[in-house]
Amino acid sequence: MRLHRNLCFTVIDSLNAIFNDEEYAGKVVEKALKRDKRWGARDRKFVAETIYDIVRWKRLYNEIAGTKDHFTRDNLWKLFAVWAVLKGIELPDWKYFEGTPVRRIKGKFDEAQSTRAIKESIPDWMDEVGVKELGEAVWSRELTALNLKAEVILRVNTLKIDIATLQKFLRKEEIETEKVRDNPTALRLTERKNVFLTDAFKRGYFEVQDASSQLVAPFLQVQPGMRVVDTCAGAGGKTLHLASIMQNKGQIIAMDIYAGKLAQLKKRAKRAGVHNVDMRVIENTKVIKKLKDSADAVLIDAPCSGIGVLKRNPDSKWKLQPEFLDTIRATQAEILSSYSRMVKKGGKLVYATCSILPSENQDQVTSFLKSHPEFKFVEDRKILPSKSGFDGFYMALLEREN
Ligand SMILES: C[S@@+](CC[C@H](N)C(=O)[O-])C[C@H]1O[C@@H](n2cnc3c(N)ncnc32)[C@H](O)[C@@H]1O
Repeated sequence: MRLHRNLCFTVIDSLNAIFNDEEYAGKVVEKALKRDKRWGARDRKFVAETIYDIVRWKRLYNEIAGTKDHFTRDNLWKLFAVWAVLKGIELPDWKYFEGTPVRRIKGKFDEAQSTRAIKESIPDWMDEVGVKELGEAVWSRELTALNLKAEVILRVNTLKIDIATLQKFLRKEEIETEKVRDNPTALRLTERKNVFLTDAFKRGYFEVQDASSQLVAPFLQVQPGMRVVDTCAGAGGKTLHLASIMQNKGQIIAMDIYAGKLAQLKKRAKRAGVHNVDMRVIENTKVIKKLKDSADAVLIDAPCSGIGVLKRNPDSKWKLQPEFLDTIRATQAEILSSYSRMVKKGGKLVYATCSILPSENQDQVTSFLKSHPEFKFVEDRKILPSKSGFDGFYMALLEREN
């Protein structure tokens, strides 16, 4: 592979924005890809993948390059050089690469393999939490899986099209997909492409949603005609899925504490042809009290550490702080206790997170059940990235008995 100057400069500028200006990698990549209209698919792929690779392997490359967490532009070029050498890419004779110690880089990479937190490129505190909660063997396996590149998965919008017809439609737009085992709504892209530019997307035929995330809405066992509350709806990935399972019949009340996220949901719902969703911003507890004992089904897709989706958001390894874990666990417990009041007798409740830590998952459910005897545990699913090949998720189904 030959390195092109303008592409490499874009990578360095983007890393500067992520590491020094605390910008979100996803947003930075989106901006970077708009930088030059003449770039072809290969150039865009290089820019996006290289940025994500260096973000993912920041700690490992930082140790190898000896840059000591100082991300000056010179040091960013050093990280880039480590990336290129480890990929077996020949460095051009640009001033930034002068004196790059190619053999030492390879030697240091071998040395790094003996310390898990460096080898898998995560902060020490996160490694300690993972070992404490999951044990060495499981945590090591999951970390390796979480460092793989995330695939692009689509969810067919069955309100508008069936999966086989969507595949044919996308093929005409030069997007090849394949079905995902045990997941009737999911399609995997065989090659990464910008699916948001397709006609199929504009027509609302699909949403981009990981295969594990697609298991949550069906887990709530909703039926057309029900009253369903999606309490932490965000931009509505799962709300839209619930609507399509309910065939647009009944009522979904989508809530979140951020009006901006619900505004995105509104746009997405329009494109998806979803018209049974009411949106409510949670400004105080009144919204919840009004719906007491009234819902056939409640989904709590709780805010969490996101440790199950590091593959998709590698920069959150560096943004997450140990104190946040304590705060978020308290929020989860509070949300469970407060929002469960909306479930009516005989109604269902799903508590879900995109974390693989028991303290955010089964431990929360166990402690909730202790103080809420009116609910019974039905079943739960712990989806581990190493086993599923997709994001890490947890979901528990509870039922209100009296
Ligand atoms: C995991 S995300 C939801 C993702 C969304 N359900 C989807 O499928 O696209 C968690 C959401 O909870 C929201 N949130 C955080 N604290 C909350 C609270 N106390 N009550 C309700 N929502 C909250 C966040 O704004 C965020 O949108």
